[in-house]
Amino acid sequence: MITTAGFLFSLGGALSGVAIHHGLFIHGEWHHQAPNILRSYAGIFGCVAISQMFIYGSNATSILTSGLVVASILHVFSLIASILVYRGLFHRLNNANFDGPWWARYTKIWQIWENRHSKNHLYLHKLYQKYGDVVRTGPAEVTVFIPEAHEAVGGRQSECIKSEFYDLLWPEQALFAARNKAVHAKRRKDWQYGFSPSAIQYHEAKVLKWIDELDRQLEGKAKDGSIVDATEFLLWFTFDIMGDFTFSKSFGMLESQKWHNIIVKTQNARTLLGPLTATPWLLHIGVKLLPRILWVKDWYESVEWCQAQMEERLSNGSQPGVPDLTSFFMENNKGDKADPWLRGDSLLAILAGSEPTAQILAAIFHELSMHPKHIDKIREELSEVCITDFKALTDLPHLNAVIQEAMRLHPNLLTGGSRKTTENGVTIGDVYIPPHITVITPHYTIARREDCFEQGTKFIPERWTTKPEMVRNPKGHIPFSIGQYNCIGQHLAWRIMRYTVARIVWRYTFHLAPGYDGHNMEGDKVDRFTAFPGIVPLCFKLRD
Ligand code: HEM
Repeated sequence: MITTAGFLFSLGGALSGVAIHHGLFIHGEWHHQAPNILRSYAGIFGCVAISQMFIYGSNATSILTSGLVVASILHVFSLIASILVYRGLFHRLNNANFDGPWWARYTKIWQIWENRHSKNHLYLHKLYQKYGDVVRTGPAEVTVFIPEAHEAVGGRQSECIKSEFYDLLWPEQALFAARNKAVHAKRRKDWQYGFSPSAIQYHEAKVLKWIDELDRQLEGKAKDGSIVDATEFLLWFTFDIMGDFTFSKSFGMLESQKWHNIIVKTQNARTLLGPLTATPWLLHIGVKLLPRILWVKDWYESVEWCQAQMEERLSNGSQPGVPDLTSFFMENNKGDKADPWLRGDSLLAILAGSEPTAQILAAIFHELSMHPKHIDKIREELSEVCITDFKALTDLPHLNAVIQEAMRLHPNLLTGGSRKTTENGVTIGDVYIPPHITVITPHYTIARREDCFEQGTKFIPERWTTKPEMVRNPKGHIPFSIGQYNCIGQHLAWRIMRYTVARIVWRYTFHLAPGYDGHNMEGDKVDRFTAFPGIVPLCFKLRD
């Protein structure tokens, strides 16, 4: 028999769930508050449980049927029910009638399961094959495979902002994580000093020094005939460059032929991004509530390490022989160690510059080993020039076409780079996407579309030189992204890639190691916001 008080408690609990959904959670963004919300609920429910145990002792039935406990349970149920009903029947995206898996309109939690092996690019590709150009992939998310979507959501004219995912460092600040366009533009100006043409000249000297080191190590391997995992070698190489470029302190991995402890930790930490990129709120819960466990611990240690390096670099203040990125930041903020941007930006400089460049270089050597005729063509071009003459390398059609084609077929952002519409929504071709919707534009699938690139799944560098008709819609290929948030390091990246490919192709012959058929690089590739390739085991031999 329910008492009046019991009835009122139950009603209050149920109504409060609906009220908090419609009065609060439905408005604005809550993903970075997810840990606080969870903590608050746990705190309140803990207090309710303790108070009832105090009143009813060990009588479990009385505790569970007490007014406050029932009200709390009903609150949670009605909150969840209200969310599901709203999403199922009234969400602004429902009117657009985009096709997609049935669960997508209710939750993105199931995508974590689909992405448990960090293959979001393959999963979204399957959805494209099943549903077509526009797929609803979340309650407030669509995935658009139309090439023009890149420009519509990311171009200079676009009103769209970066999606919630970019708050992953919150409350830390970093250029990459600045979602407010004005704030981003201001910080980007500070970075721009470090990438001016004169600054790039300084960085180039360092790049050439590290290419010498790469060459020296490869020569050793070539002489003793050992197998080189190009992916690993190139990651060591680019992380060493980026340490030197950022703090004038390399990680020493190429020389020691060993992973630096902190780089292993950054790699571990990014394992979380594979399954959780699609659910930023869960990412925040994981990072904030489990700060000292497993990969999350590695994440904090990586951030702290970078911060310590930056502080050390700012403390000794002296200008290194060749200016590094910190020198350029110091010129702007007068070496203020308390500058909140430095912490996030130091990590960003190292990660953003190293992995993408290594990933593309690994893809290039994978493709060259699978298609050796391109090695011959590049060598033919190189026979006419000096391999350290950047201007000359820039003019070599086939060398540049090979790099361009590797970036197309093996993009660094496979599915990452999502944007969010503002109050005006966005129109892509004849598709209108309503306000405040996350838009994913998977580079992996778009760059392979047949209507963008003939034989789009094949490695054909000639499409960038002698067979331009094989490029049907160049809008499908934006390796460095476009608009305000595009890659600030792209000129540096081109230098690193041209010099490295030229040097190795000129000095060595190489082929896939016996026992490997070349499937590892693509087959074991994971999508952790950026692509992380599988191994590329190669045998090198010095050329005569
Ligand atoms: C082949 C190598 C590279 C590729 C393919 C690449 C690609 C990209 C892409 C696609 C973005 C946009 C990311 C987004 O929208 O979420 C980006 C941003 C960025 N990249 Fe690169 N990148 C490369 C090399 C580099 C290098 C060498 C640096 C030097 C430090 C660098 C620094 C950055 C930074 C700082 C950003 C954030 C820019 C901003 O938010 O304003 N990248 N990169």
